[in-house]
Amino acid sequence: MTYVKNRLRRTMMFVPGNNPAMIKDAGIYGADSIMLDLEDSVSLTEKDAARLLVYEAIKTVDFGGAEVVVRVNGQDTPYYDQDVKAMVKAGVDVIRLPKTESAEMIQKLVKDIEKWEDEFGIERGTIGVMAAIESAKGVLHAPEIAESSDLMMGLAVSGEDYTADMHTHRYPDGRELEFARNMVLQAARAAGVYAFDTVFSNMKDTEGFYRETNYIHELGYDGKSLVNPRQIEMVNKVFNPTKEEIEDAQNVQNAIREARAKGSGVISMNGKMVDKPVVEKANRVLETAKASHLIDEEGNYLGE
Ligand SMILES: CC(=O)SCCNC(=O)CCNC(=O)[C@H](O)C(C)(C)COP(=O)(O)OP(=O)(O)OC[C@H]1O[C@@H](n2cnc3c(N)ncnc32)[C@H](O)[C@@H]1OP(=O)(O)O
Ligand SMILES: O=C([O-])CC(=O)C(=O)O
Ligand SMILES: [Mg+2]
Repeated sequence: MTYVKNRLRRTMMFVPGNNPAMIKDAGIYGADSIMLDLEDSVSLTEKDAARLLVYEAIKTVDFGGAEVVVRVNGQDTPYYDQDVKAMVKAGVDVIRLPKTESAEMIQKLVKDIEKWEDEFGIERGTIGVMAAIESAKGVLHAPEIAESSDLMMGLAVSGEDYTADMHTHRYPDGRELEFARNMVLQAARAAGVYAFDTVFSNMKDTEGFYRETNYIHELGYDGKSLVNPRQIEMVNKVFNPTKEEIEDAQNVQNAIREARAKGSGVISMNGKMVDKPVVEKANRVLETAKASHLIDEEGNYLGE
């Protein structure tokens, strides 16, 4: 396995690192990224066993082509060093650092990864890193964190710990996360890295989950951290372009091609102006459609 900078990352599903049954089947649900967790879903008494289990799983389990991410324990814990060492040796794709509050924390992680890569004779640069932003300090430092390393894959907002730090709770309308969501997204976009929204933990509230997913998609997020395989389909539904959106994007590309042939950078399509930013957005829709296998290389629709 090797870290790939650009790929589809709509769904990043947490899997508790101490649960062999969930780990074994995690690849069958079609998540873009599987995030094996050594941190908060694992009790203190199971930290060492979980690390060993996740190490073996990375080496032996078929995750069905999903990217494999491991959330290690934080740098202020006695587990962090052993976690990073074991995950480098196992050949994980990406390490997610929880409770990231500064660029230096990511730079330390990268140095630690390099130290173990050298020790195990692994080529440098084959493991990506990502930062979970879970506190006021982390949010305020998000721009430097996003720029802290060439190996930075993305930033994730972590709403549960963040709302605890902010002396609030999570509420259905999400106002308490507004600043963090916008700040993290701006920081990620400015640095050219991915942005992931936080988990939604009320499995019974499917309407609330849809509303939140739709909202963060409209903001411009790339994907969402998930806690349950039942959430994958909904996120894909929201993030995948519809047949109409795909056709519209193809029409935009055709219209601008025609305009450019006539020496113009702007044209009207069904009463709407088509110019460079509209074309950029259309291109992105078609890239996503291709990556999600909704169209083939020639642009033919493959969906149902
Ligand atoms: C704030 C934070 O840090 S959040 C991140 C840490 N938390 C986690 O990692 C929690 C991950 N999620 C879970 O443990 C579970 O989904 C729970 C506890 C939330 C809900 O559990 P359940 O009610 O049993 O889930 P559900 O009934 O939907 O499970 C259906 C199937 O999916 C499996 N499954 C559920 N969640 C996961 C998961 N995250 N990864 C892999 N498989 C899963 C179950 O094992 C079950 O499989 P089976 O049908 O073969 O028995
Ligand atoms: O990253 C997430 O969304 C889960 C998490 O740790 C948090 O919310 O504190
Ligand atoms: Mg957390």
